[in-house]
Amino acid sequence: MEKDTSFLLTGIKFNKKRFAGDFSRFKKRKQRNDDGPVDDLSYFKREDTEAEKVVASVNKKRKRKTKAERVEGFSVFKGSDSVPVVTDEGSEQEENNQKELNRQNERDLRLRKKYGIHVSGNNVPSPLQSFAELSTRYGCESYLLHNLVKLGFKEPTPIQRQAIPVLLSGRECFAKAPTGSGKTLAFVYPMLMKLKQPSKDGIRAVILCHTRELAAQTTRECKKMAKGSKFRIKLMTKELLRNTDFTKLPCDILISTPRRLQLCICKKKKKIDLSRVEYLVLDESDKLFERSLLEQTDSVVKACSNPSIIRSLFSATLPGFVEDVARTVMHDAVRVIVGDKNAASESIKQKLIFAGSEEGKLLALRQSFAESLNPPMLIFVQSIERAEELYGELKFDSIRVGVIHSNLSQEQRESVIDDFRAGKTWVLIATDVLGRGMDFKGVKCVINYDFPDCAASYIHRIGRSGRAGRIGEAITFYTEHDIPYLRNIANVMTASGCEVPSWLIDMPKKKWKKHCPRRESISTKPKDQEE
Ligand SMILES: Nc1ncnc2c1ncn2[C@@H]1O[C@H](COP(=O)(O)OP(=O)(O)OP(=O)(O)O)[C@@H](O)[C@H]1O
Repeated sequence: MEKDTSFLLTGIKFNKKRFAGDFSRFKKRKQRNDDGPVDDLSYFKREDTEAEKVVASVNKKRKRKTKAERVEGFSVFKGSDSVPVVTDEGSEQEENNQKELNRQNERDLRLRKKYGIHVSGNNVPSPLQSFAELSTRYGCESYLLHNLVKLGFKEPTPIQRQAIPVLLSGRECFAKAPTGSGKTLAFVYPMLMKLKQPSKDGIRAVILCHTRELAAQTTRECKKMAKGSKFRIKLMTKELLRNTDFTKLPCDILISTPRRLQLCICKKKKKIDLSRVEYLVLDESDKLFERSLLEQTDSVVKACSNPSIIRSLFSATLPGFVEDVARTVMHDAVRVIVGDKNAASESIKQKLIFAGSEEGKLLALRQSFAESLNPPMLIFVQSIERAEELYGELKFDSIRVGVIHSNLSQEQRESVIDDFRAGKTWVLIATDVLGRGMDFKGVKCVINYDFPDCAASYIHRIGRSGRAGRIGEAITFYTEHDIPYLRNIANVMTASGCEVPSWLIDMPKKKWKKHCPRRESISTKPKDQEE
């Protein structure tokens, strides 16, 4: 790490040149639209109107006007949905355009309200009514629409409706949307659309993920979405890190953890050049900004020094400190929030179970398996040691159990994940290493064997079930140790639309800072037989 102060914490001066490119990009876009829509559009609901074309042209003017007026600095909270008045007295055309613009704004508001989308920022682009608009409004390549069809996606999710147009219009974005609501596509699609085609100019896009597992999953998803193109999409693996001359790496899109990318940046020879990166995504951004990853994330953000870069932050939780960091780093960003800020996904049924003691938890778990085992299932514990202990207890029960934590080798971790995805493992015991971002499609139930250490961790853990609108179930065991923090979970439950008993709501609030109490070891052996 270089000696100068943290980039993320001090902010950056931006080169105004970045705006000069906008007009020419608009021109190119228009030409692409003239090529006509792609064959796939009939698959999507098409709701474009002539009026929207007028609006697009007004927006174009409006955009030019406001860009010229804009001052340097982060202005996410300024002027929310306000529309600058375009006055040109005597011009009937302008007046009609203004009326159409107002109608469009009303349509945008209605659409946002319908999908629970809240935005702040200057001149926020209209949300998508359908995927068809990717072609009609933005001239999306037909292979990308074919890929949506192949993936079976018919309608954009709320976050996709709003974040995609924001990013396509060249704006930086920080977004919060529930777990399992398609944030990956919301940042990958505009990235593929903006990069247009492969180039030999070096790395043009970087996606940072907090774990190797998530980086591997995002690489796979990205490749699926880019199928049919020649983009070179690379995952930063241990081998790549060790054996690559990064000055010669053929790569358009690089996906990595901050740690590995920082090592490439700090290499003495053949180090990586990120100065041409046009597009940087910080997925699970609040995690990336936590103390343990901040320095590494910081060096990556700093190394991506292209003044025209578009950065975006995505997560299912957006604490105040992330907004503060975003304020220092991003320029004229749009903030997109889907749903309630402190809520979990509404498709998850959440339950709290008082287990009394550690022994009580194991009994309750076995009892619930005996009543109904509904695999695949994830069980979260608070430490590596406890993950191994619980695995030791359950491995002889006939429930095909696996365990994953950060003390396993990369190969072991990959094999555990593969077995779980393939259905060879029914119940996977995990530490928080799997708590965020992982998309195991069929997970029906998550058990918090150990109470989570903070509200964000609760929201992400239980969000491994109930993905893409499916129904999920989350059971959280608590003991005497955890009672002071129950109220915090109750708040999340209420915000997510779950029924919560009134005694829970009446409990006093307690500031929840990394609640990780010492717990008795997980064992059914009598105490005198323990080693
Ligand atoms: N438009 C869509 N229609 C249907 N399914 C979709 C759509 N977009 C994404 N999905 C699916 O939804 C699931 C969840 O997507 P994704 O992993 O991107 O969620 P996420 O919001 O990033 O969740 P998390 O916060 O847990 O990381 C994936 O299986 C993905 O394939």
